[in-house]
Amino acid sequence: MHLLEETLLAITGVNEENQKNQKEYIATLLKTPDGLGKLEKMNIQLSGIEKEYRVKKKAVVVMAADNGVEEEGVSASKRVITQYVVEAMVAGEASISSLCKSLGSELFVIDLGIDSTRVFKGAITHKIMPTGTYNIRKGPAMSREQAIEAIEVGIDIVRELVEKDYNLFAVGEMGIGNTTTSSACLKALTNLPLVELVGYGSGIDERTLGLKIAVVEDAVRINKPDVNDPIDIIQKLGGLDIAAMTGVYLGAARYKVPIVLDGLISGVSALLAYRMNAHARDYMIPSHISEEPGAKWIMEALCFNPMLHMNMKLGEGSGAVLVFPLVEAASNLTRDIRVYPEV
Ligand SMILES: Cc1cc2ncn([C@H]3O[C@H](COP(=O)(O)O)[C@@H](O)[C@H]3O)c2cc1C
Ligand SMILES: O=C(O)c1cccnc1
Repeated sequence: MHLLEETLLAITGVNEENQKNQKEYIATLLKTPDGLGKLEKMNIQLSGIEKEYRVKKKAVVVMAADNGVEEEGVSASKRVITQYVVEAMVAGEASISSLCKSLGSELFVIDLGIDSTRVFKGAITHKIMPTGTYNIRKGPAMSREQAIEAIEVGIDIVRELVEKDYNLFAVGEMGIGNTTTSSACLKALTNLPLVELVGYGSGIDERTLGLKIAVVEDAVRINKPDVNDPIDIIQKLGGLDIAAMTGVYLGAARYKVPIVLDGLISGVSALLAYRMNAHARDYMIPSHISEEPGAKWIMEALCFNPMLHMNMKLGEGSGAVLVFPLVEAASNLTRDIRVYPEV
């Protein structure tokens, strides 16, 4: 059996009995009812994932790959920027590296198809397409086999890291053009009007936004994805990064560890994972709301209420990692707070 198939069968929901007991216990603590709001909800969620959950090691997993659709001029940046940023990430000099350093997280960067023959020292190489995906305006991004292979890379990295005691994950990406691929996937997933889903990405102007909308429209029309088959959506409209991040969410659910969502692209992968197995959502924690318009609809579709409003629009996992201290605080609540005395 394929690793993906096996994983989808192995995913189960969280322990509802533990959650019920935890909820009752929180109600006995010396504080106002629901006084700690979302922290209490998170504490209950974590207790369903693992009875005495405590953060051990934290990992941000960044999936990096180039996107064929970049040749349509949909990004403010050239495709070579993918390699420059990945190089900075592994050197500890990218935005996500700085945030990981501040927040005590390890960063793992995976090259699934950066358009370069270079080996990025410090990154994990899992090249599925050596120059990145094909242009989705002209046909499918990749084959179904390649989509599955990329998803399985994501599942596998979680397995490897869980074996090394990592038990809090965030997932991010790097790949010029990936706000176009993720908007196309989101169109297939939601069928909302494109003006609600396509945004300025890494900083395009108004005229390019019009082109980007037309490209997404063409990509969906030409590829005709089966909207009920997330793998078909990924294969035709996605990127290798989107596929691999979907696998990370599935892996987190399979190995029962919490995983924090980031912005638009990471959110699209979360929605794809949820559509493959609804229990995957039980292990997800929202973080911030990206400025990309599609992010709002992802949160709606997943019934998530993000915690942070930071005006961020970067990706890389930069919004997700900011929530790690909140997860740690939430996990410790019932260990530390005194119960209400009899009065
Ligand atoms: C220097 C730089 C660093 C980045 N870090 C993340 N992204 C983000 O921007 C890209 C998506 O935007 P678009 O679809 O418009 O190309 C992705 O690589 C995403 O990770 C960056 C983009 C740039 C330019
Ligand atoms: O929300 C995101 O993930 C995002 C937004 C802009 C550029 N890159 C990523």
